[in-house]
Amino acid sequence: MANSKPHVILSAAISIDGKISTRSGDSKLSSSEDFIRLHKLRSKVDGIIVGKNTVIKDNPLLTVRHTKGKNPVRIILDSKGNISSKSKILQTSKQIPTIIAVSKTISKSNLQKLNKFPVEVIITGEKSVNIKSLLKKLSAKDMNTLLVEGGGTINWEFIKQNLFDEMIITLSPYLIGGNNTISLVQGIGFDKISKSPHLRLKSIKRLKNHLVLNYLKV
Ligand SMILES: NC(=O)C1=CN([C@@H]2O[C@H](COP(=O)(O)OP(=O)(O)OC[C@H]3O[C@@H](n4cnc5c(N)ncnc54)[C@H](O)[C@@H]3O)[C@@H](O)[C@H]2O)C=CC1
Ligand SMILES: Nc1nc(O)c(N)c(N[C@@H]2O[C@H](COP(=O)(O)O)[C@@H](O)[C@H]2O)n1
Repeated sequence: MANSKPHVILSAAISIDGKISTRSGDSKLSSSEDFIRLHKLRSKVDGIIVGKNTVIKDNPLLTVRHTKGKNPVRIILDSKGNISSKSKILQTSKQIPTIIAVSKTISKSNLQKLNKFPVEVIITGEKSVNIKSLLKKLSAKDMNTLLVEGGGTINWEFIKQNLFDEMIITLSPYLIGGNNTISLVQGIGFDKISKSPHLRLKSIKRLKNHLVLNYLKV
């Protein structure tokens, strides 16, 4: 029988000051060795989740390319179904299984746009995608391990709702700065440290000047 909630790993590369992108949208913080590590991890999970802004800013493929292995299912959280028909995600949906999770706020025209592609559209949630219910639906499809690859707003939602189990963060040797640049965790944030999830450091791996930190939620 499928678990009611998949094992959820939050994954990102951050600068020393905790940013995941520069003000112009440059987010390539990992080294070539770290991208190989990331792609090995991708090949072992059932699905990769990202938020709409990450698709708009990065135009990612979310595939396994730097190692051999199977592509996980790509799951995009896009409440209003706004991602572009020209995005690599939709353009490659014939070859790579793709789920677009939307909420009831999606317009007819955006639903029609998505339905022109061979993607599965999951409608859940009133305003935003209901992540908890989505995870249950993914679990029912036998998707037991999910990698959340950002961005900061989606990371906050998983943390706030206590829906993650593990974090794998690459600390990259850069300083980005900026009052308005995107951090690993966006949203309103916790008002007290006591409200933060408690994490146990499971391992540290050094890849030259990059450190890969693996935390488990206590
Ligand atoms: N360095 C790294 O490892 C990574 C960097 N990034 C960077 O992060 C940036 C994007 O991050 P953000 O702007 O924070 O956006 P995001 O990628 O977290 O997407 C947020 C959007 O998701 C949609 N959404 C759907 N359901 C939602 C829900 N239940 N709750 C909240 N939002 C929901 C909303 O439209 C919301 O605006 C990009 O610049 C990207 O390059 C993203 C991933 C990894
Ligand atoms: N772990 C990690 N390190 C970085 O340096 C990154 N920029 C990201 N970004 C995530 O990977 C997506 C890009 O994937 P593709 O190379 O297009 O397959 C990007 O959209 C982020 O989710 N992650």
